[in-house]
Amino acid sequence: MSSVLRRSGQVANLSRNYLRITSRSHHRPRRIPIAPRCPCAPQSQRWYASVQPEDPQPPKTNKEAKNKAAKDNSKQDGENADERQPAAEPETGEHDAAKNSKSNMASLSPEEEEQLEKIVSKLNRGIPKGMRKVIDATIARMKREGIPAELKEAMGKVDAENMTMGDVAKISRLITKFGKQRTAELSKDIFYDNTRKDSQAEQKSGPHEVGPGSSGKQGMKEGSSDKKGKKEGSQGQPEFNFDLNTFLISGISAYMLYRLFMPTEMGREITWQEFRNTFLDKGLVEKIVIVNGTVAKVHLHQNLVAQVHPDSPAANPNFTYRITLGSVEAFERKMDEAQNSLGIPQSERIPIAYSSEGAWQNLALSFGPTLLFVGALLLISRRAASGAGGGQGGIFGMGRSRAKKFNHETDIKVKFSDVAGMDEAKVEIMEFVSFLKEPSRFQKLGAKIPRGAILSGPPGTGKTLLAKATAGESGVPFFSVSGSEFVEMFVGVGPSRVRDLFANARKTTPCIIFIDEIDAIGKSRSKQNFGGGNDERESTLNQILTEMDGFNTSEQVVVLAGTNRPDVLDKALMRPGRFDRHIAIDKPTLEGRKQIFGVHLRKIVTSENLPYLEGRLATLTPGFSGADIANCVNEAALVAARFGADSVAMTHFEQAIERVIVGMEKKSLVLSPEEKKTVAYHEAGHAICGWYFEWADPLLKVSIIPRGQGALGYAQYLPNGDSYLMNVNQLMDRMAMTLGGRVSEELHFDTVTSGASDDFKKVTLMANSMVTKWGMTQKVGHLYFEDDPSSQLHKPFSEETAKNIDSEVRRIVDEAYKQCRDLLTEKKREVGLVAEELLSKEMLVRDDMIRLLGERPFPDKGEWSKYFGSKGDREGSDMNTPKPSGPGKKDGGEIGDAPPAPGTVEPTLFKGQ
Ligand SMILES: Nc1ncnc2c1ncn2[C@@H]1O[C@H](COP(=O)(O)OP(=O)(O)OP(=O)(O)O)[C@@H](O)[C@H]1O
Repeated sequence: MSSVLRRSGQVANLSRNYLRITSRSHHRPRRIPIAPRCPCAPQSQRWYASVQPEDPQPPKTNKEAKNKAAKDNSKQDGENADERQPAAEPETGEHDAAKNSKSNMASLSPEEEEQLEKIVSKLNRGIPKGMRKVIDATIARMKREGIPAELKEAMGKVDAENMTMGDVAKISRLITKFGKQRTAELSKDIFYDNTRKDSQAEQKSGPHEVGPGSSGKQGMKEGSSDKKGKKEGSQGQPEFNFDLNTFLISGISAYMLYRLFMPTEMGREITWQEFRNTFLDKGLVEKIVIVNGTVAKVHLHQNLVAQVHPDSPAANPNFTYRITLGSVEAFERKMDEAQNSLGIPQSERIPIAYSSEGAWQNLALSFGPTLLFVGALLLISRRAASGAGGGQGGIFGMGRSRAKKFNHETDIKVKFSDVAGMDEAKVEIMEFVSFLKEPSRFQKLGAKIPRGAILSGPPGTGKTLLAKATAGESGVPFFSVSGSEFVEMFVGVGPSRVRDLFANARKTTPCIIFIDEIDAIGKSRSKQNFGGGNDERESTLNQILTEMDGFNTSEQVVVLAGTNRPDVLDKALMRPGRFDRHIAIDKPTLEGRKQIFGVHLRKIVTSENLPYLEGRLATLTPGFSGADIANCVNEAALVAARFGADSVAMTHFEQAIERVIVGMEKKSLVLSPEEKKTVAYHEAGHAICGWYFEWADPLLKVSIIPRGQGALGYAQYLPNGDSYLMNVNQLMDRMAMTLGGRVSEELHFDTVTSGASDDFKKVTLMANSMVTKWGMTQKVGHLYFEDDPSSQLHKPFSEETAKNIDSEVRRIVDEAYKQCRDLLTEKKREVGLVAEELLSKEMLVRDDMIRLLGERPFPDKGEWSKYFGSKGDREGSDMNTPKPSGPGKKDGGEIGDAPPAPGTVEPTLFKGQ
């Protein structure tokens, strides 16, 4: 009923707007007069709303609306006056119509359909498209099912071209009525419509399409609510996912908030006198509740209090006054006395009740934290105890071994052929393989098989790889664990993990256990911390020793361990019967590097001649470990990919090596022309020395492109193969060459720069070693003095020896300086030539030097001439020596990193430096 009233009000409203717009149309010629909106639209939005339909408006409002509509209608011309009635009419008819709708339906002829469409197109003008859809869906349904007879009759009477306001209102009402009866079907029609997307987009612009004034606002509201309805409709029934956690958290938070802002009980502490004077004497007390024998809660007659003290908080039903009691008896006595004195008869005395409220809460509050603390302690100690004792890992698996097990059939693909350049180590470890494969061969001769081996050597030399290959070759499972994984903060966990590891290993014999970085637990016990040492680590080590002792010879468990620091290991680990083999794996030799390059080059695409490539790259990379080589090859492939190459070429490898040695190019670092000139002359000084000193290493490349690791320029030399020994001549030439940068600066500029400090450091170290370690001076003699920082306070030599060392070091450096200065003074022109060429090209290679200076006056030796000789014996390779780059160009495309100090980088280190 009320909705009908409201709708009639809306119809009136719309009619008024319609009239106002059309009547003003001559004032606003550009605005197109719009037709009033169909009142079924606001109705339709409620059909799909997710919220409950609003309560019917109070009849007062509807009446007002009705009156207003009547008032508005009265303003209209006489033509509309006749039509006013139907707009307010369907107050009762709607329900009946719903009931009888089926029987009252009439089918449409094609002409009637056309007529209906015309009328609807009129109705649709000026309303959002979202709403039009509702109307269109209603009309579509009408065409299918027929229309109410009443509507058909009304349609027959109107002229679609010249509809009056009354016609519009009447037809709108009838369409609405029909639509309401078909709510569910309509929602389907509309919201499963494929054109939903379009409709949504247009609904956004809906408010702009509707007319001005109230209908515009209405349109906006309807648009949004229609959208909401649509969203829900497209999802069907809203999903309700029950998540216990969320439920609990929200519940607790809501309860806490509720308790925070809405305390269940408010109250105030009062004294006996206050109680008596304010409440008892005035007869306001209803009853008293004594809680836990300590507090008396005073309950008042709320209605009386509200009358006597309307502003008092006691008028609030949840408010209580409290009196703290000394003793319950005393309180009762006082109450009796007070009521006696007030003359209250026994039958009307104030009742006193007793309760023990909040006992649980109080208990939980007072003992809760303690219980929690004790619980946590118990938990931790249980974890530790189970870790230490059970060997089963305990409830949290603390004591369980963290070793990774690699299955020999599927996981271990590494074979000895993948491990290159360590033939001796392979021979030693091969014995373990034979033992694991055919134990009987050894056992029948009474031989005891070594329990384990320690593989020691610098990082990246292939210790883990060798251990894996051993497992791969012998076809047994492989347990890999790092020493640090035994170390935990809980006492007893380390030994427990060791036990667990060995227990697992015994279950899958034959197998190999590999403990990487064994120094984490196997450090010499005497070298451990002062003051008691580290018991946990010690007991872990002891457990390993015990487990290894416990093996019997038939248990085919081999323990391999890797370390970079064999010197710190406990002697007990190394004794026979435990790790009886000690296999040292050093950085690969030239031949080893070739083989390692061979292994890794197999995996990448290159069209280079492989033997030549391996040899050349191995020559270029003295001091590289296996891991460095693997990295270099991978880096070269990345460089090639960056340049979009089809295969990895020599230049890509050279860039990768350069990058590994001297870091990335620093493109962001731009030197001033003066600085660049200084760097060029500095590097030219080094290059000329390298060219003309017989024992210096041949120059490979000189560059003034700033690179990472603090180099503004660098000169790259290659030693003649792997040099393990150096004589005095070589040392002096090398020192003189190292000083070449500074000397060149002195000869070509008025002042010198800070760029040579790294050169001085190298020279000083070399000279110092010559004096104190290598016995190369007569004055100090054949003595060796350790540069142990701990002996700084107590020098192992006398004052006089110290003076002699100083003077000898100085003499050697001065000699090298003189040697260098003499050469560069003589070759001043050549230095200038090289420096200017460097300034224009930024990088020079050996061929450039030959072009500028002629052939080096000393013959090249060994591998060097094979791979880098100027004639270039390429053994079938079409590669030339590295091509000089054009000015400002660089082969690599790397970006720089740290700000450098000027100086040279000599990447090739010689032994002993
Ligand atoms: N001799 C080698 N032959 C082939 N590849 C090698 C060789 N040595 C090292 N590599 C490469 O270097 C990688 C790292 O080697 P690995 O992990 O075995 O070194 P590591 O000596 O155990 O190092 P760390 O001491 O740091 O543990 C290997 O995966 C492999 O690609």
